[in-house]
Amino acid sequence: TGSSRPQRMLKAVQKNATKGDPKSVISAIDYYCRHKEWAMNVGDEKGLILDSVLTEVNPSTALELGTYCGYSTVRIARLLSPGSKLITIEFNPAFAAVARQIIAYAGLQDKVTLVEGPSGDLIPKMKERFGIKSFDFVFLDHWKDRYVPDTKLLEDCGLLRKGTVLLADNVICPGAPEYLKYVRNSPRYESQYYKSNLEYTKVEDGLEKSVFLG
Ligand SMILES: Nc1ncnc2c1ncn2CCOCCNC(=O)c1cc(-c2ccc(F)cc2)cc(O)c1O
Ligand SMILES: [Mg+2]
Repeated sequence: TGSSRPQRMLKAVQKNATKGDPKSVISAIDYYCRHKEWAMNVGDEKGLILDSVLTEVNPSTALELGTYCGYSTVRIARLLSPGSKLITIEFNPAFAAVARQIIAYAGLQDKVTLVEGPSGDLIPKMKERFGIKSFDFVFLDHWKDRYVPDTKLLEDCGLLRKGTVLLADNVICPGAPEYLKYVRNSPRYESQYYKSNLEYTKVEDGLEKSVFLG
């Protein structure tokens, strides 16, 4: 059988990026997805918003739901201070296999723990397995109908603290309407919408930043 889109993306990174240089890995993926074949990375435009929120939060512990090929994992991990950790959860083993190689190519494997499995099963195990007290930052980019149940699960497992920042991708396209209702109507969150575009297109999309108030 032929290669998959993630495998072709990995080939493009190995061909066009410099080992150990996260910026070149990000550029190689963006070039490939803009000019060769589209893929569901957060992308360069929404990526700049992700970068600015991350720089503002400067998290010691960060969680990503939905690794895919590791593009946003690399974007996040490259900005983490020494000693900070990023845990990323991916459901699809084929995606996870490519992501591990892209994260390693960027030289960021020591900052990232990639865990395979459904977020709903793994979130309750975060404390015992990884010694996490709470997360400073959460990037939601997995199944859009999992955003609400997993946010509630993070609350119930005591994994959010006063000031934890949640940043959700795709709140317009494909859309996460229940999530927007949840965080915008809850007294426990202070939310802000960052208007942007769906990766590599002119279609509207955006990121929702929500601060947990405790
Ligand atoms: N740990 C976990 N637990 C449960 N489930 C999990 C999981 N880890 C992964 N999954 C499975 C879902 O992973 C991929 C989720 N992402 C998207 O679906 C996505 C889709 C588009 C898109 C597609 C087509 C269009 F036309 C327009 C837009 C754009 C995006 O930016 C997207 O992020
Ligand atoms: Mg996305």
